[in-house]
Amino acid sequence: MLEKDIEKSLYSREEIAVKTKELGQQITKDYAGKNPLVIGILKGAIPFMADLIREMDMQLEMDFMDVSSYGEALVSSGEVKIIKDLDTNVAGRDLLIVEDIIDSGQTLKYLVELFKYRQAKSVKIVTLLDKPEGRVVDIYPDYSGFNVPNEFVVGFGLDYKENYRNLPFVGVLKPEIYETNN
Ligand SMILES: O=P(O)(O)OC[C@H]1O[C@H](OP(=O)(O)OP(=O)(O)O)[C@H](O)[C@@H]1O
Ligand SMILES: Nc1nc2[nH]cnc2c(=O)[nH]1
Repeated sequence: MLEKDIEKSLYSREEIAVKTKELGQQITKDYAGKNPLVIGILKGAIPFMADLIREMDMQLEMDFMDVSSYGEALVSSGEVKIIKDLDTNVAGRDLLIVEDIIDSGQTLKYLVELFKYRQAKSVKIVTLLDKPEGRVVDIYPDYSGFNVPNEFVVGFGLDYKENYRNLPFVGVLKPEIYETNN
């Protein structure tokens, strides 16, 4: 039903699962002996984070933050707003921020600076997707699944007007979906 709106699939459910396992294994090695606070950035990170933490064989804690700079738009407003803050004090903690996508980089730049200001011991980023051509600020993920082309993608957590987050793969919508919605 959702698939009929998709022009092309970029990364299949199977490819995402293989990549997530690899990322989890690497993170498990890198965080040996640590007890990281894994921070999911709502809402897009949820499907990826749910899979990733089950590939991380270690003690860890989870928390969530909701920030927004897109609203219903296809491009970032550049202004990052905190909708829901963390419940956890990050001072002295090793943080691993989980994202579905880094595009302009403004969301993560803001969060990394905020967590450093709050005296986190270390701050690393894992993202399912990286869109390097979208970047307007200097920020790089420590762990990344796939480099996406400079197109608006949906699925596996990523939405268009809050829909398509539950699509089990990442793809590009048919142009008429935007045309009929704008
Ligand atoms: O690198 P940037 O240009 O800042 O874009 C990346 C951010 O945009 C999306 O979130 P959005 O604000 O759309 O919220 P959502 O996760 O609830 O969809 C995505 O989940 C990232 O958090
Ligand atoms: N759904 C979606 N959200 C984004 N936020 C930043 N880039 C994107 C994108 O390509 N798709």
